[in-house]
Amino acid sequence: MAGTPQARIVEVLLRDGLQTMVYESEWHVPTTEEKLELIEMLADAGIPELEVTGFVHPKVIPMLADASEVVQRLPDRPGTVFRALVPNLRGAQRAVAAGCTKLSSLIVASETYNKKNSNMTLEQNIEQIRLITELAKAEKAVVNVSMGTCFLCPYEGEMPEKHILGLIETFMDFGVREVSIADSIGMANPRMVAARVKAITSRWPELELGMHMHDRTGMALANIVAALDNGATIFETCAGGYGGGISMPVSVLGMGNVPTEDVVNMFDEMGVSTGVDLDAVRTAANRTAEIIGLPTYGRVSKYGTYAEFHQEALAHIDAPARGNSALQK
Ligand SMILES: CC(C)(COP(=O)([O-])OP(=O)([O-])OC[C@H]1O[C@@H](n2cnc3c(N)ncnc32)[C@H](O)[C@@H]1OP(=O)([O-])[O-])[C@@H](O)C(=O)NCCC(=O)NCCSC(=O)C[C@@](C)(O)CC(=O)[O-]
Repeated sequence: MAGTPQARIVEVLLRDGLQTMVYESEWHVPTTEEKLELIEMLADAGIPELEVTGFVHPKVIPMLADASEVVQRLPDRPGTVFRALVPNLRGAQRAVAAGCTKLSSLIVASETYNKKNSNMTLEQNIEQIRLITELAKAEKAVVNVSMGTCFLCPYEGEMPEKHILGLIETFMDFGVREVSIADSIGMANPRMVAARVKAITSRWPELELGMHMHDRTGMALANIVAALDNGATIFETCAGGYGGGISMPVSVLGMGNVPTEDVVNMFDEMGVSTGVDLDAVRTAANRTAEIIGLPTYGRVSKYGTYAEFHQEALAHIDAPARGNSALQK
């Protein structure tokens, strides 16, 4: 696709998409070879940035225990950024030792949720992010912050804007210039998202703001448009729409991340350039489904694009609609 991408897609299948398998034992966890195959397919689809793993405690998320090997064996794609989630300094040290050059540091804005997620208070987690940024400066790595529950927390209710802005200010003081805010439970609404994004982008125009939307109540695409219209530029998505948090199973959490293919299709239809090849992403999502043994959630995988549906409809143009044929009897 020509032109400078207006929306940057960050693919999180290989980290967020796999982590909920801690609960879903009937899924097949991709082997390292299979992960590398998917990474290659997604990079070749033109996705500019992929979160390929997480340097978390291997006992907490065993699906990511091969993090170092995945990073060491990444395909040679000079135009693609490969990053890894790092929940603490230990994780960042492991990531850098494996050769990772972009570290996605983790925090959840809700004190209660953060403790469940990473066994740290917010204060302890903020200190870990400060240490990660220091390490990154020394190692010439880039750091972004991925922040959960920036809208609604299942335990603490609506997260106050002041609290979210205060956290972002702290990260800016550490030198971070990219922050992704998550609707971890997929229940925020477009007006809420628009107001929060505007509050952030109007205060820090220099910040690259990312959105990490889940889709429990089907509002993720609307939330993404609300965010785009208010200055967000990065959209974290998951081929096939898998994933979710580790603090509760998918059966409780509902649908996982917003599917990459649905977001790319929506942006294509809206004339927003992403540089991503939709067909190639659909192929990668289908291959993921085949590997893990669970159909994709992507609507565009099921129903096709408008152009495809239009062709199909033309083939039926002369067939009487059911209601009319009943009238003719
Ligand atoms: C954060 C920890 C590590 C704390 O785990 P902990 O047990 O509290 O860690 P600790 O600092 O007390 O250390 C205990 C032992 O673990 C080791 N250790 C310590 N850290 C590491 C590490 N990184 N890798 C490997 N080993 C580690 C450490 O070295 C020590 O070993 P020992 O000295 O006893 O032999 C753990 O709770 C953890 O791994 N949590 C996973 C967090 C996570 O990834 N959650 C899911 C992703 S969050 C998410 O999805 C949100 C997001 C971003 O997608 C947006 C959204 O939708 O909300």
